[in-house]
Amino acid sequence: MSGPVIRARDLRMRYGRAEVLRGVDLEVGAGEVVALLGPNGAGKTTTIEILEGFRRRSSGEVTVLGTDPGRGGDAWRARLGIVLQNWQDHPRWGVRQLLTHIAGFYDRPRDADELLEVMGLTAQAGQAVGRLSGGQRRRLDVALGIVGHPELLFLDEPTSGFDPEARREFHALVERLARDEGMTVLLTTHDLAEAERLADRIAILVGGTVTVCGTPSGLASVVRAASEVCWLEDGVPRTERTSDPSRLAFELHRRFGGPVPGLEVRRPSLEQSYLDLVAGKDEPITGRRAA
Ligand SMILES: Nc1ncnc2c1ncn2[C@@H]1O[C@H](COP(=O)(O)OP(=O)(O)OP(=O)(O)O)[C@@H](O)[C@H]1O
Repeated sequence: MSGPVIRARDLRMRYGRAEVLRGVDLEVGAGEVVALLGPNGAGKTTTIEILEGFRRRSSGEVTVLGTDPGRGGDAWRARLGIVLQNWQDHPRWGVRQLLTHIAGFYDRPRDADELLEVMGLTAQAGQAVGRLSGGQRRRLDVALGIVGHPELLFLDEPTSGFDPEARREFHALVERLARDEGMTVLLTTHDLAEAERLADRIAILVGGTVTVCGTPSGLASVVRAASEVCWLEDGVPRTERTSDPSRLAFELHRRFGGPVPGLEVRRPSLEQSYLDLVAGKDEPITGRRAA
């Protein structure tokens, strides 16, 4: 298809008197992996549910695979893969039984056993869904989301409850789906490292709008918080926060007439920068775009 796979313009959502989304703009191109980040309650799930057609928006223009999600029919829905948070249905079904059953709704499903193998669930194939561990349950959720060969995959906090190995395998799987199958992926996560690893672009939702959107490296330069420059002055530790640490270091060097005692520059991690960005923000910031 031509044009973006997801396009939202001035998307707004109100629950009663609370306006959760205050004009979200978002575009996701074919084959892109985009991570939606934001603090608890920012509206990530709400946004994803609107895009999936599960929730009616208050206003704004939205198209997903060229269709308004509010009007998407079965054929449109079959092109989406959806991994929700906390899917708790079918506890008595067997793992393979449930996957095969759901696969039956699609025209060209993946092979259930191959998928169980990929998701590391072969040993649990005959087990009841309700007896899986949290991480195994989550892996089954992902398997259910991709069994129908979707063009567009929505992943709402897909790796919560995964152990480090399952997380690594899942990351490799998403990379494979995007690279080899050209699948478009929109995921929400609280894990900045996960977003950096998987996403072509990261969108940060805070104050009801997408405050910053860009490549992980572009984002790092836009969001990067102030560095700390530390040194000793007459034996007393001094610290100054600055966005231009080399300039301050140069000035100190000139002032001291040579090497600065105890000079140290501490650059914040991307995670610290992100936390600084979202801390206490309930009003949208505008005009910030990363490359
Ligand atoms: N059905 C609903 N009725 C009323 N308020 C709701 C409803 N669903 C969500 N909210 C509120 O909307 C806000 C956004 O919720 P949402 O679940 O979209 O945020 P989120 O970014 O996904 O959060 P989290 O990171 O905690 O999953 C929250 O304040 C939440 O309480």
